[in-house]
Formats: sequence, C-alpha cells, structure tokens
Amino acid sequence: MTTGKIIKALSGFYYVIHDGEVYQCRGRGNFRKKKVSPLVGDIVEFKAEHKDEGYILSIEERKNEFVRPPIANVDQALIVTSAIRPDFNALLLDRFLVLVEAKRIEPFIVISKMDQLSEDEKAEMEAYRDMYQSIGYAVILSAVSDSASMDLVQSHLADRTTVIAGQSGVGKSSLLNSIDPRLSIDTDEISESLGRGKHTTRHVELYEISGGLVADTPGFSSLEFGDLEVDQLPECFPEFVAVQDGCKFRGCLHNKEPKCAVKAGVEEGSISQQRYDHYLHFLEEIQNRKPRY
Ligand SMILES: Nc1nc2c(ncn2[C@@H]2O[C@H](COP(=O)(O)OP(=O)(O)OP(=O)(O)O)[C@@H](O)[C@H]2O)c(=O)[nH]1
Ligand SMILES: [Zn+2]
Repeated sequence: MTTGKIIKALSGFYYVIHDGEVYQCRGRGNFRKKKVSPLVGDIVEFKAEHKDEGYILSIEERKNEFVRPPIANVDQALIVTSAIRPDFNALLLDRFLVLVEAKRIEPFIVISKMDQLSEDEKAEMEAYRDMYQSIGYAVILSAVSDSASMDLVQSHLADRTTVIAGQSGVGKSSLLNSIDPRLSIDTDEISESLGRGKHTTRHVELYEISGGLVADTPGFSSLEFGDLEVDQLPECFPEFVAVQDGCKFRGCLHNKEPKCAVKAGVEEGSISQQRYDHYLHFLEEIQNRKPRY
C-alpha cells in the first residue's frame, strides 16, 4: 500500500501522484460505503501493480475542503492583486483575506505590475506591504519583468498545495505563465468563472511546480461570505485575534463594546484604521445578510 495525492479526477478515474509518478486509479474501498467520494487534493492509500491500473483503498481525513472548485487539503491561497490597472483595491484584498482565513488556509499576497508605478505610487504599495507583513502575511511586490520577484513567488509554491485567487486582469495568468507555461491555458478561464458564473463544474487539476502543487482553477467562484457567521469574522483578522484577550467582553465584536482592545489598538495606531473600517463594513454586510433556508 502506498500513500499519494489525487491531482486529477476524470471519467471515473483518479490520478494519484506518488514520488513524482502518476498512477491511474479507480475507487475501491471503505469510503464508498461511507458515501465519501474522493476529491482532487485528497491524500489516499492506494495499490497499483501498473501505472494505469490502481485502486484507491482509503481517504485520509481532510484538512479543509472547497465545493467550488472541488478540492481538498489546500495549504495556501495566493491572492494576486494589482498595483495598477485595475487599481489597487484594499477592500477587495481584505475580502479575499477573510474568505481565505475562514477556510483556515494560509494566504500569501502578490501585488503585481509594480513596474508601472511612479516613485510615489511605489512608496504607497511598500507601505501596504509593510502593514500586511506586520500582521504576519507574506507579501511580494512583483512584476513579470522582475525575475527576482518571480523567483520569490515560485519559491513560495514549493512543497505545498496552492489555489490562486484574484480579480480579472490583475495578472494571474501572466504570473503563472512566467513560472510555468503549462498553467497558462486554463487560467484564462479564471475571469469567466469568477465574473459570469460559468464553468462551475469544470474539473480541477493540480500541477506540479517546483515541488508544490498548484490548482489550475480559481480559488473562489464567489466573493460572498456565504456561511460565515458574525462571531467568526473577528477570527479572520489575525491582528484582532492577537489582542482580543484584552477586550473586556468575551466574544467582543470590536464594534460598540466598551473597553475594546482592538479599538484601542486602532486609536494608538498599532492596528490599521483601514483594516478596521473594512472589518466594520464586512460585519454590517454579514449582519444584514438575508437569512437563508
Ligand atoms: N506591466 C505589467 N503588465 C502586466 C503584469 N502582469 C500582467 N500584466 C498585464 O496585465 C494584463 C492582464 O494580465 P492577465 O495575466 O491576463 O491577468 P489575469 O489575472 O490572468 O486576468 P483574467 O484571465 O481575466 O483573470 C495583460 O495585458 C498583462 O500583460 C506586470 O507585472 N507588469
Ligand atoms: Zn473588542
């Protein structure tokens, strides 16, 4: 018996990678009785006499799981946002960060098209980088023409399973294309699946890149908070979590409550006012969400 990871599911076959070799497998095991179906990203026990004739015997418990795209055990999300064209949008970046945090996936941020900026605009992006880094996020300022930045992005993909997220036109395809041309074809569809809700059932495939695996489908098909409850939102802001023990009330929403450590942090400047404003914006959005039955 061998352990591997499913990188593709197609026409009843699961393609399992082990030690750089791909085995074509069918499902045959306990999980079928339990009505669990294998997902791309699943870590499985399998048995294969030949590379095109294997069987999946069991599925390891999932660390996390997406419905759209259907994928499990994602380690990190690469959030691409452009510095310009489309303009840098901190509200949208924070929205992506919340969605990623809610899935307990580690985000890493790339701010693209740095080659198109004036010195002042560059300084503004560097200030954003420093702010997000102070929260604990990895941030890379990139340009396709700046090979050192491309190498940095590539090194972040090693040994992990990554989904990519970002608005249309920010440079996701260009980035991946410069790292590995095999990914460029499918990512062209990212805008369509994000923007118009098409391709929602197309299959996901994980590609091997510098020892890691990258999904060829966008990480989010919707930017809505869906099932996220009000009390989960503060947990999606690591800089709030870091100080929340100082709030007078347990379960403080850092809004109208007195003696709130988050609000104190905003006031003294250790927490970004803009991040806090975005938090309130999302809080209101979730509170006003129509109940769904
Ligand atoms: N100057 C500059 N232009 C870039 C950079 N990265 C991407 N672009 C340009 O930005 C435009 C959009 O890039 P794409 O890679 O297609 O963006 P995308 O995020 O994949 O867009 P969708 O496929 O619509 O989701 C293209 O014209 C790219 O050439 C960069 O680092 N610098
Ligand atoms: Zn508080």
